[in-house]
Amino acid sequence: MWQTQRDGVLYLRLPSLDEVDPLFSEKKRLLHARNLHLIFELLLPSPSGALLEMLDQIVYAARILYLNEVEIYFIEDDDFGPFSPRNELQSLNSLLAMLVPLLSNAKPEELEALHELQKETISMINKFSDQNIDEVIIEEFDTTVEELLLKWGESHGAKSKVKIAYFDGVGRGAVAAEDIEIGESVLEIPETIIISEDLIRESDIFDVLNEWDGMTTDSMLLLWSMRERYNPASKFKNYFATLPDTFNTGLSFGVDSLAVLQGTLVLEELLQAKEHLWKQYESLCLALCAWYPNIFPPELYSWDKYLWACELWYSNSMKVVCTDGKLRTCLVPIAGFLNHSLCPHVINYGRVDAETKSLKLRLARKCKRGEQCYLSYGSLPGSHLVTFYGFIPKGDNPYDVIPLDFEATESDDNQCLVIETPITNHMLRGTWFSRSNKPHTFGLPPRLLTHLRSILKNSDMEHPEDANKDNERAVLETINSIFESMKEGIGDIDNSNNCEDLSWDVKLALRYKGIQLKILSSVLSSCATGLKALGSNP
Ligand SMILES: C[S@@+](CC[C@H](N)C(=O)[O-])C[C@H]1O[C@@H](n2cnc3c(N)ncnc32)[C@H](O)[C@@H]1O
Repeated sequence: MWQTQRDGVLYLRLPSLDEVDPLFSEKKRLLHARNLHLIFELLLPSPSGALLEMLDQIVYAARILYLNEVEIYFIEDDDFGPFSPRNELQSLNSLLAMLVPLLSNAKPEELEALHELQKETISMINKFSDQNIDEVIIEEFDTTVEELLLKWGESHGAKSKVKIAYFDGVGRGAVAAEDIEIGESVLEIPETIIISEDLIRESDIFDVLNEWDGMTTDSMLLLWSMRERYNPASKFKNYFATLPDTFNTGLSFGVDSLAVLQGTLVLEELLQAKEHLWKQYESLCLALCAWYPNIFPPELYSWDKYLWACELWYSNSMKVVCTDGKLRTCLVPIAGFLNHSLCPHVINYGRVDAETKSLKLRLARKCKRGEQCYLSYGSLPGSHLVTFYGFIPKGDNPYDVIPLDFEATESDDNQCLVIETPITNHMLRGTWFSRSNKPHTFGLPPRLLTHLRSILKNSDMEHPEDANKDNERAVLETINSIFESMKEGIGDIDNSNNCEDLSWDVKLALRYKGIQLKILSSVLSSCATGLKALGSNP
């Protein structure tokens, strides 16, 4: 909050670090190590240079405040950001959000500085957006059912600034029908047309489901939507009419695509998810159809239809805090047309506005007329997006990490110079993300290096210089050997087939595999550079 405590001085206070945030102590340490504070002062009037210097410090601190688990793991001592599009947009928008109420209560001598800060922050967001304008190809596509849904939404009070179009390789998406500025809502969806567990309570299947041993809300939602999809009298028939017959997520991968994924992380995730769903299908659908065939007609509860419902909820649902304060998994008609991007327009959308009782999707960066408007589905790795959504986003995904779990050792306790909580879950990602100029990191995460240095320590007291070098070499050789065997396990990409002839799932599997190989190769080449600098070959 801004406040003028002394005449002629403007104070800014960023939100305090949240003690319940699991990253609280790491963020506190990072702020301290970078000599960053959450309270800022500016003498009024001040030259523009001083104001911009202060703004830089505020942005550096905000970036730390809004880091997530993956971003914080990869942070390098000499890097002040931006750390990711998500982090940047959230940090800059949080500054804007703080300025808005202060501008309306500002004293005359504060106005100029506040306006300049607002203008500069918007300009930083715009510059950032301009680097992320998506070139799109819109194909000819009949949008009759989508338009019917928009009209139905409007008749229930929904407000929309988008049209639905078809994009090459992405499917349908929402295109801005007018220029939409930062902070404006692109969509406002009334709570009354959001699909959530409340609807099931009103439905005729509720009593049976409620009595069923081990029934969960998620399962109720699946079973309800399988029936509602074919209910001609459904309030949501316009919504169901817009849904595809098949979703094409990783859960529908055939044997050829699974073969392509041999040795990759996603294969395990996919097989586990599929097995879990099959068990659920047996214990839910088959059993309910046998006990209550009139309420759960077997033809509506086949395995294919169950998988369709799972894919619908995995790929289209949103977590929303409703006006009663409860967090629910929901299907949000119309908002379900928004695709995901690593640099989205809408980042925070999870709370129904108490006053208007509608879910407002506000822009964190502007969207020009004719541009596709994107949402963030979350900071998700490619394996999750392939399995549950069936796509890989354009661009380098900073959350595409390869986890490396080490057993905790006693020496982990000695790591508190670097981090306060010992970490045993390490990870690696493409080393091209690194901007560190520090020697001896070679784009590899400092936390992983510190951990390995500590467990591979060799204390040669007579020749400490050699011990350090040996330690460094052992670290790089260890990473190198782990990644060599991962790369061998995945194998090469067979380029003998014409890509155009391949099925959607094989194409997607090949893209995923290509990205994994690129990440593994970047790590191996960092190790090779490091070992060469130490005078040895991998
Ligand atoms: C909530 S829906 C978005 C609308 C969807 N495109 C449609 O036609 O109904 C989520 C699905 O859209 C697709 N999708 C979303 N973002 C995408 C992206 N960046 N690239 C490719 N496909 C994407 C995936 O098929 C995903 O499962």
